[in-house]
Amino acid sequence: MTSILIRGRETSGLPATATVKAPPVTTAIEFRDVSKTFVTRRTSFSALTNVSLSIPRGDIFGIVGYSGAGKSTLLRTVNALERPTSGSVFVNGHEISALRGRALYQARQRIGMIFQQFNLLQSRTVFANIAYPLALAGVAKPEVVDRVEELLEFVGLSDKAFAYPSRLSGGQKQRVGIARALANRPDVLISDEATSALDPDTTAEVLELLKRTNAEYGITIALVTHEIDVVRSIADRVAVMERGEVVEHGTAYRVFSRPEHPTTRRFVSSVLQHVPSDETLDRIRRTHSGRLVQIAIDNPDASDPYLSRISREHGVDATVVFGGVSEIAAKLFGSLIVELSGDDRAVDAAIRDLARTVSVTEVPHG
Ligand SMILES: Nc1ncnc2c1ncn2[C@@H]1O[C@H](COP(=O)(O)OP(=O)(O)OP(=O)(O)O)[C@@H](O)[C@H]1O
Repeated sequence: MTSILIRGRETSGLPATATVKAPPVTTAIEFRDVSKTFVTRRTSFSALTNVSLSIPRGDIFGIVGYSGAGKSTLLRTVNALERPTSGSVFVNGHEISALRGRALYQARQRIGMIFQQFNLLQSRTVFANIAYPLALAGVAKPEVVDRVEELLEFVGLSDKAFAYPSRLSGGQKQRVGIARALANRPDVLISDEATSALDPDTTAEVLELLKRTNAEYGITIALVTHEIDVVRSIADRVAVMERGEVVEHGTAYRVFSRPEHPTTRRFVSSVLQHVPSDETLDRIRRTHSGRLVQIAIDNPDASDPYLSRISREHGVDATVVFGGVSEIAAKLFGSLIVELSGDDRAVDAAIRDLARTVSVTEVPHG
């Protein structure tokens, strides 16, 4: 691991010259023991408590949680719109939370941001909105024109270059927001509820554009959302926040298919109906007299036709009586409830056989 030397570090109380270990080059964003307390005249409120998290380069990383969990506060530390009360935030190896002045300005140019309310300049055309950050960075006019045209084509708005934001749909406004965020060729894009004001079809289009941004430009995307469906459809990895803390994180597939923390389980079960409710389970028990087993579909690559095989080899009838399959990060997962009917010992043998291929649990009749 390399070290970087930071001079004039003002925020942590360390001496003016300190040696801080930089994250590995494979890490785009690292939150290191980040806490944030908002102090008002009467009270102080702890919005983040000791958050440590690494976001790999090239990832699409989702930060989810209920309202007030601290998601936006955490995201806003990435471009130093918010500064940690303690701890550090590294972006591309630079400790952004310690930068000031010109160094901060330059670091921010490598970080694009998109917002729920788009934040476009209403009195300027689409072209001028996208050109704005380039002009601020002092890019020469002919180069600005080329870059804006390239971005308009990338986001599919070449025909709207001279329209004003008020004439655009929500999805088109967010496309302009994305083009503007990409203008200075950032390495990192942060997105704060960028699809929350959009309908489901438009949300899907914008998410598709974000996927393309990640795939074609290799940009790391960190996105905050309370819509678990958004994360489910595009995130490689996910962190779940509650009351200022990260309570669980991992690959999107693992977190959604095998959630460990109660908050994650609550979140997941509200969206993915692959596990029957207690009422449904009661109904299944009443209407099916055979033995019931629950089979987890958590190995999307499994190709063994296990139901027809155990049925044939053990002489039992296997009937699917409930099932739900979802897609996470382009992989399937879910669960089935299967009724096994036949001789009791044959059913026992069939269950033992099934357990060699899939994760299986018997559902007692009550
Ligand atoms: N500038 C501020 N001053 C005081 N409190 C703040 C400030 N910004 C955020 N908070 C508080 O910090 C907590 C976390 O807010 P944050 O916006 O990060 O949560 P969130 O998970 O993004 O939720 P939401 O989706 O509702 O925005 C909230 O209780 C909020 O009221």
